[in-house]
Amino acid sequence: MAYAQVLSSPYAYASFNRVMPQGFRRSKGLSYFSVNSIINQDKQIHICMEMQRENGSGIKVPHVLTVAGSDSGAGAGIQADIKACAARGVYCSTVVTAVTAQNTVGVQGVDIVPEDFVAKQLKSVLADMQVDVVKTGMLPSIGIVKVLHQSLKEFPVRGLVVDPVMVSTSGDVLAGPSVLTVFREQLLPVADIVTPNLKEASALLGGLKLETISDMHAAAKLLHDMGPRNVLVKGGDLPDSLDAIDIFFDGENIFELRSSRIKTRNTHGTGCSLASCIAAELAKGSSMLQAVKAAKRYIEAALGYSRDIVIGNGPQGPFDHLLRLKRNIHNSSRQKGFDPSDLFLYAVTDSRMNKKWGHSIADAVKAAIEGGATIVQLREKDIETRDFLEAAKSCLKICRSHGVPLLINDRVDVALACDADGVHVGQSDMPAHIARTLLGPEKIIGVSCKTPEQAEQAWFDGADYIGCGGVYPTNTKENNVTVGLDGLKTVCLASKLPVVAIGGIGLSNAHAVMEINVPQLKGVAVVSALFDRQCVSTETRKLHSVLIEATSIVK
Ligand SMILES: Cc1ncc(COP(=O)(O)OP(=O)(O)O)c(N)n1
Ligand SMILES: Cc1nc(C(=O)O)sc1CCOP(=O)(O)O
Ligand SMILES: [Mg+2]
Repeated sequence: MAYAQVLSSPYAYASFNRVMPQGFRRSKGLSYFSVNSIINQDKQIHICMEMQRENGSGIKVPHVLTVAGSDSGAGAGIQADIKACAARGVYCSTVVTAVTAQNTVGVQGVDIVPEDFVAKQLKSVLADMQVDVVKTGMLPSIGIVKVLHQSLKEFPVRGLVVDPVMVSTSGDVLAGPSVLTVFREQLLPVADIVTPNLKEASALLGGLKLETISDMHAAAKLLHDMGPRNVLVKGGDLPDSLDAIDIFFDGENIFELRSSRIKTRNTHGTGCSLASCIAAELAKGSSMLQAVKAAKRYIEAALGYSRDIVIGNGPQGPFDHLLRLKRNIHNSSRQKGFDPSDLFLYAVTDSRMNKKWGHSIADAVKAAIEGGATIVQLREKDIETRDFLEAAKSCLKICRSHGVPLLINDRVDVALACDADGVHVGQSDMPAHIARTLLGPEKIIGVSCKTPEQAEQAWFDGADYIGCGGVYPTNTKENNVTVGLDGLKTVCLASKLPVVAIGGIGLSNAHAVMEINVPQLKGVAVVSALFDRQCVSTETRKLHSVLIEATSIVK
């Protein structure tokens, strides 16, 4: 069997990959394959094809192929692309165009992969692996751009995202001006989107000055004239801008897309990751505008999450694509502070109800704890800040003496001022990732969520738990949307965080709530069934018994 046939057959890829480290720079055709190994591969291929036929069609997963350079520091390039795709739930294969020796200080060396070997890698992947979208990064030679163009003609894909990488974050040149012409002539006309930063857009436009938002509008239109279906001009380097403003042009409409500018040194690889995320969203079936917006939100969340991590000594650190590095550190150090089983009987106060029954906040909290409340939230909507702070301090003393965490509803300032154990925020309150930054890693943060998407965002943002409701209609919160037991179960099953159910829950239905029996659901949060009562401790005790029975916990 000819070499080309071996490579274009399913499953040859795995065997081929094994010889990659040696063959990478020097491989010439068959030199690394013995005749025997080819015959064995041939047999293997046929066995695998038979197995595939017998097993039916299987599950097709969204697939991005990145054609880019390797970054030894793993902040940018191929490594960033793989991580960004993994974070977005998409498979990522790789064609390496160059190997760079690189860290947080800069680029110490570049070794360009010969174009015939880039062509081989392209064929290996494209001929076999059902790629949906190709994303390009560092294309360091004219030959490599031409080879890519030819491969895409031979093996068409659904989408092409072109990130015209020319200069690294540290200012090192990764693709010289000679590549620009072939870029303009061959790649841009077949691109679904091109994503230059200001310097790259300027270079593609022959050195045009880009200093203002209106310059960016003009650049997006001029670049669109070169053939790509969509253009995203990234304004991250725009001076004097509080937001990160990117200009998106689809040939008809122009959009100014804003996200907050995150102050951090850890921005190395944002361009590669943004383009990979766009490619990943396209591979999953998003429209272009949706994909671009999702990618911007993802980068904003990842930069916010990674703003204070320290990797390397240089000025440009990598960020944490998978939002896990800091979380693990926090989780291990915060375990003392937050135990998900604290959500079991979650008492949420209400100033109106306390007034109605003549209870002070502190008395009501004390009674709830005596009745078995395992965590308390002060939800005091109509109270002066100063009074709220005083009440919080008194309640904190009571809670601390019983080992019960005290959270503050909405008011991160009050939580900080009294050193409460944390906050609970809703979808229109302070974003959880900002609350996390303000409160630090040790405090508890809860977020109200009604959908799996909100639950995922809460996890991204570094929350500790989710409050999901309204499970039933409630008079305590105006115009509250009811999600029912089904909605609660859906959020619980999607959530990586522990969940407490809220809304209209009391003695009559707490059992049914706990009966949905999903591991994420840790308890119920209750306002009126505890506090709109004469004897708060008795009502809490009764609810505690119901919950114990429902979860069959033996005291
Ligand atoms: C445990 C718990 N879950 C949900 C909420 C509701 O928070 P939010 O949506 O911010 O509404 P308000 O409570 O602020 O009216 C909560 N407080 N606690
Ligand atoms: C504060 C609150 N949040 C809700 C949500 O759905 O997020 S429902 C709710 C009110 C819960 O009060 P009660 O126990 O009296 O029904
Ligand atoms: Mg709120």
